[in-house]
Amino acid sequence: MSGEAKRLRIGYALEPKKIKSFITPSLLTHTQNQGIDLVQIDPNKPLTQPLDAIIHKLHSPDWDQKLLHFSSQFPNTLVIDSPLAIQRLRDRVSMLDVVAQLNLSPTLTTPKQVYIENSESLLDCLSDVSEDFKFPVIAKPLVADGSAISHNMTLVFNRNGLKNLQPPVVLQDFVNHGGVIFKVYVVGKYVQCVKRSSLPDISEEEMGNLGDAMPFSQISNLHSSGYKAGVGDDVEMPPLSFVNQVASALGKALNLNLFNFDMIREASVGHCSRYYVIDINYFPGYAKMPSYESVMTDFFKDIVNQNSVTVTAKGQENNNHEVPS
Ligand SMILES: O=P(O)(O)O[C@@H]1[C@@H](OP(=O)(O)O)[C@H](OP(=O)(O)O)[C@H](O)[C@H](OP(=O)(O)O)[C@H]1OP(=O)(O)O
Ligand SMILES: Nc1ncnc2c1ncn2[C@@H]1O[C@H](COP(=O)(O)OP(=O)(O)O)[C@@H](O)[C@H]1O
Ligand SMILES: [Mg+2]
Ligand SMILES: [Mg+2]
Repeated sequence: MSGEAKRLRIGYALEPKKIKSFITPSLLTHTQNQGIDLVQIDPNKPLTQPLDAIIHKLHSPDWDQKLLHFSSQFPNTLVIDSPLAIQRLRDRVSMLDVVAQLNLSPTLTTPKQVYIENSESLLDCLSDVSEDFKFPVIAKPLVADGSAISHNMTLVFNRNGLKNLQPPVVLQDFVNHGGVIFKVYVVGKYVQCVKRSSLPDISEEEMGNLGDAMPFSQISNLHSSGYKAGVGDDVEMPPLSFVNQVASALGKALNLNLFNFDMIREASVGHCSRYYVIDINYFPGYAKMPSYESVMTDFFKDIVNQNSVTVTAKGQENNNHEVPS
């Protein structure tokens, strides 16, 4: 045998739109130069090829089943990440439940939210709105399954505005946060926080002039850079140590390597900052993250190398080879 290192084969199973945005020529150049071949997986064909690892984001139960079956047949292939762990992020209730387990309250919490399962619970909620709700609230579809409608939000300013909602939805307290969100990208142990434009603050006086409800969608993606020039330039980033602490704790609690989370900082709560996690996304748009090519390439090398010494954990459901420390 020559001393040449074996090339790594990483399979990817992604939607066509995601392949276009993520598997870019620059990512391919980086990976190839580092001895990694990215191999496209056709989710409609049986998985038979030997691979070192698989990365994936496909929203179908069929795919999850196929992957679980494949794992049992090929226990030496790492599956990044476990379908069961990803499942938790497809529901906007279970997605945020995990934040309470981190025990970082009161510095880190989630906005109060109520789940409206069907039109009956919507009616109940309309008749009992006095104490539980402080408007404005944001109505979010329960499911976060990658469909366009899963991003259709409604800002609700009064009781009338609840009437046209289409359950199942969650009603979440709107938190004034200075019009800027912090998006924290996690790739295994790597963490990067960026600022994005968000909804502006809403004052009590303004609320009266805004009508009953206002629909919106993917506000932080409205500008090509994801960040409206000028807005929030003077906004201080959260402390790096805090961002790393939250990212690491979330990665462990969720048992996931590839995700991002949206965090906002409440405007005016005295001297102490209070942060809210409002959204967690599996395998987000990493190509928007500066230097994503080298971050991903390093991640692929790390998982496989680390894996080569933790043979017993290979291919097991719920394993996590790159738990942020
Ligand atoms: O398409 P992109 O690059 O905007 O990425 C989307 C993410 O944007 P972000 O990286 O957070 O700015 C986006 O994040 P948000 O939910 O908008 O915060 C989602 O992760 C979206 O996936 P899905 O539609 O929920 O399955 C992501 O969409 P997919 O690329 O997975 O289709
Ligand atoms: N509780 C909240 N308070 C204030 N703004 C919010 C809140 N929840 C969401 N937003 C705003 O709405 C946007 C979309 O909500 P999010 O839960 O992130 O849905 P999506 O999955 O479509 O990104 C956020 O990026 C943020 O600008
Ligand atoms: Mg979001
Ligand atoms: Mg989301």
